[in-house]
Amino acid sequence: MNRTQLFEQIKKKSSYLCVGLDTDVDKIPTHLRSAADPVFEFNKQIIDATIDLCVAYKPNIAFYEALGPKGWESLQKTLEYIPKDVFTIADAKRGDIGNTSALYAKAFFEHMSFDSITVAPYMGEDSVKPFLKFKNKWVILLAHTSNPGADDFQLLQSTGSGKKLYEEVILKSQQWATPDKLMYVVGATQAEKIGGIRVLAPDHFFLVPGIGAQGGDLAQVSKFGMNKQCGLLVNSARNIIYASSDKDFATAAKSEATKVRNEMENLLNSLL
Ligand SMILES: O=c1ccn([C@@H]2O[C@H](COP(=O)(O)O)[C@@H](O)[C@H]2O)c(=O)[nH]1
Repeated sequence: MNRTQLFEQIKKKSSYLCVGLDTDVDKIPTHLRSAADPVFEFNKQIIDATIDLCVAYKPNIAFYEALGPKGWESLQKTLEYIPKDVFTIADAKRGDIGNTSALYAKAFFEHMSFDSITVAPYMGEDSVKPFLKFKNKWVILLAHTSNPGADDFQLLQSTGSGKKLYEEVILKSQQWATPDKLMYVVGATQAEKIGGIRVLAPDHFFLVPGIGAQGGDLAQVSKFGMNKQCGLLVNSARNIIYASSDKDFATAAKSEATKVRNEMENLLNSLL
């Protein structure tokens, strides 16, 4: 999916919600556990319940990898079930020496047909570039993450430029790709930093995890992070997909996603 198509979806649905498919077998309602593929069955019902409310789905690959070959099968089936006009993110946080990254890219972009993959920038240009070679596929580079440990390395200041490591990541990586292929992960938990990041990357989309279960504030994130084309995909996983642990889980997920989407509609109207 290209940038224009993504923005069209945001306008059409008045939403920049990304639903995180972090499907934990231990949290799947008991009545689904006897299904042939409980993970896929759960995801299918979550997708059916939220498809009109979001513009992206982000399966976190760890939840599928942890189940071995069956998990990969559930992931593939889930990806095939998601309509093609909805953006898909493999939250895999990959990145390695060039020939290895090329194979990660092949796995997620060719074998599976994800629109994008999250990539760790730590190993530098040659580790990121293989992911950028695919037409209409996106790299979502970790910049300033939402977790407490983000400060350990990402805030380190370069003695030369005086910039923080996450700022260097954002500035340097803009030499590798245009905003048509490159997004940044920016956590919602330190919303006040997002304004500064927007100055460094005015045209790029940000994938923003950390609202809901991690306590980030959607209004703050949007105020500081939105650009003229919205420029935001805000992710919520646990708060939506585990809104209920019972038979009504899909209805409860829809109701949570509706709340977020309605707030997004208001924010789009007031900020764009
Ligand atoms: O900085 C980051 C990068 C990735 N994540 C991922 O997003 C979701 C958040 O899930 P919630 O349940 O909405 O908290 C999860 O897959 C993380 O691995 C992140 O949280 N922060």
